[in-house]
Formats: sequence, C-alpha cells, structure tokens
Amino acid sequence: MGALFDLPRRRIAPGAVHVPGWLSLPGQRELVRACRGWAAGPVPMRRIRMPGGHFMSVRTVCLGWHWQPYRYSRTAEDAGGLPVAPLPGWLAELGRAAVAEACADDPEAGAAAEGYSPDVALINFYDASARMGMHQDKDERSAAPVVSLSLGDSCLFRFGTPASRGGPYTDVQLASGDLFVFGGPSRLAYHGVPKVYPGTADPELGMSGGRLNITLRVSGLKDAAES
Ligand SMILES: O=C(O)CCC(=O)C(=O)O
Ligand SMILES: [Fe+2]
Repeated sequence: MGALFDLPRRRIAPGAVHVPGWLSLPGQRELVRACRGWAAGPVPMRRIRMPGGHFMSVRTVCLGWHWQPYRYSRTAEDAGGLPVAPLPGWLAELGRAAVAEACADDPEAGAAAEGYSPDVALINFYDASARMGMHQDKDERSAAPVVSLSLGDSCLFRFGTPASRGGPYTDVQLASGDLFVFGGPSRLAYHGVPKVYPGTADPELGMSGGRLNITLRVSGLKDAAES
C-alpha cells in the first residue's frame, strides 16, 4: 500500500482485522452527511420487524439491495414498497480501499481485494440504548468479506467464531472512523453490539448523538434470481 504511515492494525481472528482511525475526520463528516441523505429516503430508515414480532432497537436503511429478515430484495416491501436507492460507485470504491487496507499484511488477500465489488450497504443508527444481538451475516450468497465503518459514538463490538453464538469471543471498542473487515474463515463469525457509549463522539463530527455503522457486502444475487 502507498500509505504515508502504517496505521495500527489488529488481527482479531483469522480473516478479521480492526483498523482504528482509518477514516479522517473530514472523511467521517462526509459519510455522516451521506447517511443523513440515505436515511431520508426514498426508503425511510426504519426499525426492522423480526419474525417473532419484536422490532430491532437499531434503525436501518439499505442501499443496493434491501434487507429484511432473512432475505434481500430490490424493493422495500416492509417499508413502503419503493425501490431501494442504488449503492454509489464512490462507496464501493471506499469498500475496495478498506479491504486493501485490512489485507495490507497479506499480499495474496490484498491482490484479491482489487476485485472487491460490494453491491449492498446496510446503514444502522444506534441511539444510546440500541444494541444488536449476536448474529451471523449469512443472507449473502458470496464469501467476499464484510466491511464495517463506524461513525459517532463508540461501541462495544463483540466478535465470536462461526461455530457458536455463545463464544468464545473477543470484545473490541469501535470508535468513529474505525474500520473492521471480516472475511475468509471469519466471514460467518457471530458478532453483535452489546453497548453504545453515549457522548464519546468528537463534537466536530456533526452528529448530535448516537452511532452510525455502515456495512458493505457482496450479495452474490442477480435480479433474475431475487430471493
Ligand atoms: O453496528 C455494527 O458494528 C455491526 C452491524 C452488523 O453487524 C450488521 O449490520 O449486520
Ligand atoms: Fe452483522
């Protein structure tokens, strides 16, 4: 990589890398602005209703493909029925750079990163009391890594293994600007967000509170084979 200096990079599990401070403050501000726009529609940011009837505490809006438990579609049947907004090219490009950054110690994985082409983004907003239970990201039909970008308040991110929801796991603090990539043997690892730390964001960020998380994914889906 042509980085000016080496960012600290922590391997959390095989295929899972945490890069603190990857996004600059101006870069974070730009993403926060973009998230505001996406949250406004055409598909509104909403609480997802789970099959058991309860609603997630996190609010979510999608780009590229709309996710609801447990499938992707091009239209938001559970949120007004409109077509989901496209995933902008610059965001896919950012995802490519993220995978390259995470793989900087691993030339083979780094070469594969050049072909990384995410077509789904989930944008999650956490207020002070929101959290996300342990789950796998497994509705994609691709083994390509998931890229996670954090903005706003810090959180506790719990990262386990693909084998069990119950652990063992590693607890990581994700702060604004942090990158987390999980792929390879960790692609289907259980993970969740048990806690957000209110008031920890830089006031310069332009968020009045809460945490945003953007995950970029490769759906592996084609329009003709929607599921
Ligand atoms: O908010 C996070 O850091 C994780 C989000 C997540 O796991 C998901 O959207 O599937
Ligand atoms: Fe997830």
